[in-house]
Amino acid sequence: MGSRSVEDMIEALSGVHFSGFHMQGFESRNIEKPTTTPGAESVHKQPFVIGVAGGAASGKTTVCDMIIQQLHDQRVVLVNQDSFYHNLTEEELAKVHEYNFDHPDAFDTEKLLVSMENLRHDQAVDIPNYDFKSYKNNFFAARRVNPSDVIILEGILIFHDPRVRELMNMKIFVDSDADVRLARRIRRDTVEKGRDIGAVLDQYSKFVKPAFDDFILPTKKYADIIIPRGGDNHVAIDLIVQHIRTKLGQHELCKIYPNLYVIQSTFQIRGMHTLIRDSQTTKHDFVFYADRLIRLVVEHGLGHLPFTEKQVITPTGSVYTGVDFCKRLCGVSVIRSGESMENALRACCKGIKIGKILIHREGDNGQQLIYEKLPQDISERHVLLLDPILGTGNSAVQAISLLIKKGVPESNIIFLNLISAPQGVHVVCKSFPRVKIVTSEIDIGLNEDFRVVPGMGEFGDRYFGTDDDNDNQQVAAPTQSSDQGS
Ligand SMILES: Nc1ncnc2c1ncn2[C@@H]1O[C@H](COP(=O)(O)OP(=O)(O)O)[C@@H](O)[C@H]1O
Ligand SMILES: Nc1ccn([C@@H]2O[C@H](COP(=O)(O)O)[C@@H](O)[C@H]2O)c(=O)n1
Ligand SMILES: [Mg+2]
Repeated sequence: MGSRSVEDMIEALSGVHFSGFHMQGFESRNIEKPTTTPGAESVHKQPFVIGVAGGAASGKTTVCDMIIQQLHDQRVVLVNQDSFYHNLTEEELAKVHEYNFDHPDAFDTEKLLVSMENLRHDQAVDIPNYDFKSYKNNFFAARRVNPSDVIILEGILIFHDPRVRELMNMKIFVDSDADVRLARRIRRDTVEKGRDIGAVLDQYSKFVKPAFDDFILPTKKYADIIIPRGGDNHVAIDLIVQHIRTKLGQHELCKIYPNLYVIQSTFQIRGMHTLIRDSQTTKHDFVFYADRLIRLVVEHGLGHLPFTEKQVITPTGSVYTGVDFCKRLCGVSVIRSGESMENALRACCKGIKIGKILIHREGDNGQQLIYEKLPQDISERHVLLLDPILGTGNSAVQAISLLIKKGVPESNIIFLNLISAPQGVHVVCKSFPRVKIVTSEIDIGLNEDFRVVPGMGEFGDRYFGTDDDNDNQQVAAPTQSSDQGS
């Protein structure tokens, strides 16, 4: 390590201020928002935001309560859109039966956005308590909501404003029949709110039903998940909770970039990484374990390709409904280390075409495209871009830009690598938000030579046996591969 600290170098590279950064354990909650570099985004830990919309009395609150209950080992907070109802003027209060509580203008969305922004930046907020009986939002009896791992935003029109939708990592629409909603509403408004049934029905036909048709139902299309039967649908709620748990267990960067996929770590995967990162590992073992890891990443990447349903007849004469692989695909390896991934791709995709790109590094940041040989019809194919290490992201940007220039849609590119540095992830994900990155581990950062740390050294040299120390390593190395029996 030279005279500059790793923190300094990473700051200089990414414009992000890394405060309390420790080599031993990369804790992204220690990383602060940049104060000097405009436009630079922080690696601040972002909460997982779930939006829950649906008609009034569809079961939104019930579903949220069930999710919160099941996520008992996570810090979860519920923010209700009701808390952002505008307070009524004296005049509106006097004619409250003519007030439309189901119109988007009934809510102070600006205030909701400010509260969400604060929560997302680790600041506690006071959320007013809405009283349905007095029609008042009581700021004095506000509820203190602390920053959490999961924020659930619930309300009839929570998908209406695109700025609010943007905040959400997952959108759920609770879909209950209109008659069920009306029946529940009558019971709730008469029993809990002490309202007169005639007034409830009037409000329903005058405001609630038209607003559902005009403003709420049209937002159903934004939902990632639609839950029929609300809280009765235990299967849907279990699946949602499972998904949230998986997301929370992932690397922090996955919460920021939905196009980043880190394959789930197991002891096998950690073990293989331990071997290929060990400077004493022989070339033979390095290749063996790198190949195993590459195969996993390739298989995972293929899982992101589109597929079509296909039915076949089994030898028992039965119908099996399966899927057909996407056939319009090709690989593109970044010479030289990307070529190490070609065999795994060929082993998974029989006869796949593989193009090549050579990018020459000039100094620290300059990259120059030297050579390209790509399939003629590449623009009609899904492309698996192969490069085992994502460091600064400069050559990845060059390679992806070339593919896009050749007519490949951004969303048709899957970038496969073994190890990524956060800096490279930021650069690629920000420049190409529709390119998917599939990686097996995310490292701490880059050193003064812009090499990934802890990393594994020059991948190409170690894989192809062109590193200087190779002969010595052959002698000194342990023999883990035979211990594994594989
Ligand atoms: N699956 C269900 N079965 C019976 N009653 C339900 C069910 N889900 C919700 N309710 C009741 O219906 C009313 C509305 O449910 P709630 O979850 O508050 O809906 P929302 O938040 O969408 O208005 C509540 O009184 C609740 O107790
Ligand atoms: N003072 C108020 C405010 C709102 N409403 C109704 O509440 C419904 C939204 O709440 P949910 O829990 O059902 O999502 C909405 O339909 C409003 O009409 C009200 O009756 N009185
Ligand atoms: Mg509710």
